[in-house]
Amino acid sequence: MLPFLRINRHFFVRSLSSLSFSPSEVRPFSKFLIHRLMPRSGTMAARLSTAAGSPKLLFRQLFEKESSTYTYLLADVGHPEKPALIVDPVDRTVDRDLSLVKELGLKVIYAMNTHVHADHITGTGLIKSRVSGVKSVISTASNAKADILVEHGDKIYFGNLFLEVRATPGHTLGCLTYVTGDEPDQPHPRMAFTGDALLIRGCGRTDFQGGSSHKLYESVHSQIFTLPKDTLLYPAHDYNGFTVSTIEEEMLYNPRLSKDEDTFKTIMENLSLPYPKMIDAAVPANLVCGMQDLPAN
Ligand SMILES: N[C@@H](CCC(=O)N[C@@H](CSS)C(=O)NCC(=O)O)C(=O)O
Repeated sequence: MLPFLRINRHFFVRSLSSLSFSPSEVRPFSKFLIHRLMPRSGTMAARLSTAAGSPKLLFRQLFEKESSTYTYLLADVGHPEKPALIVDPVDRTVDRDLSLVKELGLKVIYAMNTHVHADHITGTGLIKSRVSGVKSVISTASNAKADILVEHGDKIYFGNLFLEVRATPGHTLGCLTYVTGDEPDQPHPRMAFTGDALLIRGCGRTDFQGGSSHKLYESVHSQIFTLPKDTLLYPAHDYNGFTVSTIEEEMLYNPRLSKDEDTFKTIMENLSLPYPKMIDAAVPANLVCGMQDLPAN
């Protein structure tokens, strides 16, 4: 059975492995205090060490060509343990991704998904089976099983860097956008990992898995287009060879989301896309974060 942990709301997950403390000692916004990973029972479950020093982002965009999926590797290489996370890994490219992780001397702590994908099987389960201690992360709203279920407003720390969780439903009910932190020691410009909510000059379809063009329009306009205009946009897919965009570019040139909501809805109703070839295998597998054929670790 998977250990269900969740990242505690409103606290920074930044733990000191060498210190002990009680929950009442947790001081949010302290440079050296915690982040608590709490199981549903409410007792302390996991602590990750932190270190003084400046965070330094290592960032890699990795492509899986059969599903045109982007996987993102982020690490704090300013931290002695080089803690890393992987966003939207694909099962077919886990070997490649883990070779890179090994070469770079990174320690993967989280394998995260922006949502329950319908077109490929997540690599999360394989990563967990090959690297001890890795925790799977997905949204509570996805109704999927994972080690850590996150919600809007949570912060996910890796070393002294963090990702902010923004709920961006519409492509699926549980879609998230992960955004790099808004603090002076965090990367500038900010980076938004939008999953399938916002694609470069496009967006995720809204015709299955609880999709709603109304919700997607709201999500993008309230949670993504409100980010600083120079924020770099990294989607989960690109079918046209693009790799990155910015919020400003998409606000101006996105042929769907730069329009008013009624026009957007009409566009989405007329996409006429065939269902993804792998949908029947991918959705059930991704609802358990790729752990369907694997022992939980
Ligand atoms: N042909 C592909 C699936 C293509 C597809 O439907 N992509 C999705 C994201 S993955 S569920 C999508 O939202 N596309 C939006 C668009 O405008 O293309 C396959 O068979 O896997």
